[in-house]
Amino acid sequence: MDFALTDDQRAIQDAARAFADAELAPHSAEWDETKHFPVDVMRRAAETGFAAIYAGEEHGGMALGRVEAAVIFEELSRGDVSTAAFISIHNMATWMIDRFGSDDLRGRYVPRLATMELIASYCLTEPGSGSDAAAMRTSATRDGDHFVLNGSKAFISGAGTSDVYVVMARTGEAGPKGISAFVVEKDTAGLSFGAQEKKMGWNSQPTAVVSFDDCRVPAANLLGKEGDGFRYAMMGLDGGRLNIAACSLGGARLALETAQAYVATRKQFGKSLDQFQNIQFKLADMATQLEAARLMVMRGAWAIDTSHPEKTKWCAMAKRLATDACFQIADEALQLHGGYGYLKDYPLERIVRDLRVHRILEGTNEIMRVITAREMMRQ
Ligand SMILES: CC(C)(COP(=O)(O)OP(=O)(O)OC[C@H]1O[C@@H](n2cnc3c(N)ncnc32)[C@H](O)[C@@H]1OP(=O)(O)O)[C@@H](O)C(=O)NCCC(=O)NCCSC(=O)C1=CCCCC1
Repeated sequence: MDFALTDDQRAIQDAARAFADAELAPHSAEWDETKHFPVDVMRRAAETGFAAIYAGEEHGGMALGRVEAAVIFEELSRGDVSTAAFISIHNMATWMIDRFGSDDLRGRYVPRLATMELIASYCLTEPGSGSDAAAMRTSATRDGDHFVLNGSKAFISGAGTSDVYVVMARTGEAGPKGISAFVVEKDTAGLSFGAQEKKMGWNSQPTAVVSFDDCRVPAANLLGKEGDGFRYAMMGLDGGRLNIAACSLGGARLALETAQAYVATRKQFGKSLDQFQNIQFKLADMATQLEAARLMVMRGAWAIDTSHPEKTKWCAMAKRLATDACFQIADEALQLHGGYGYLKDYPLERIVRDLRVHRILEGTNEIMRVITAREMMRQ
């Protein structure tokens, strides 16, 4: 067992850190404040390969695995959680097209997704179906060489700006076996977007409802086999959940570093705060929690890369543990700053707001427990 990153992985980590330091961190507060979606900056991230991490090199991807993705998203999110998280969603949608699309679909979309000339969104959740994703009602009815989509998707990151939407819709029977996955282009007639949601965090990316009103999509835009869309969506989420967990690691790491620097200089009762054992114990616990979370994320990533039979369980465990632990680390870092932690002059309140949603999206942490328990009982 080797816990060290390889030289190549270290080089990728350095590149992601350099990009985050130069292009994300300096703007993070402003993008949060102004709700700016930094498409140009994400396109520069794509130049380093971060927009198509898993796609094959023949289509402009980096052909890397989940371990490398976890390394990249921890570094990017240390610069800006919200923007890093959007890049992870773009990667999840791109992976689905690259993994399940026909040669024609892959050739048509993946090279342009790799440069982020095209931006991609993932559309599973509906106003009436969140945790019970297989209860979705959006329908896709075959009509000649098209499918006609009707319904709506909720909480869609990138809605209105993204060019390409990977949409799960019902083509058959009730339940998971009647669901298929499609690529829908933004300018398709019948596709529309709701007002931008006003959110607690994740403010550098837009979120809105996506609606389909007799939206005709070429049958050639079906991903893989009809009826397999739910399985594809879940496989996408196995990796997506890990990347969200990795984004939590980056945010928590910045929070911990900021808190450690603060308590070293802040003096109360005649000495700096880090001279109090109570503060040292807090820092030690935060660092330990962060390490434990990272180990879980890395094992989940390794499990996907090696097609390990327990990968779904380990990804669910890692997402649950890492997003809970990292939120607590960020909250504790805010507490260590006292009243200053509550001010926007410091990054803590933003990190807390950004990390809060990681416990809800890409499957709530309650659903992660459902998946973990089911897999335990199945094995
Ligand atoms: C886990 C869950 C509750 C389970 O569902 P059921 O019981 O209906 O389905 P069940 O009987 O478990 O399964 C059906 C078939 O599917 C296969 N499969 C499942 N997982 C996987 C997997 N991981 N890999 C491969 N196959 C899988 C399963 O084997 C079965 O096929 P089979 O019968 O065996 O032939 C599922 O619904 C879920 O997870 N909800 C959370 C949704 C949820 O996570 N949203 C998040 C939406 S995205 C989001 O929040 C975003 C936010 C920000 C932007 C990006 C997106």
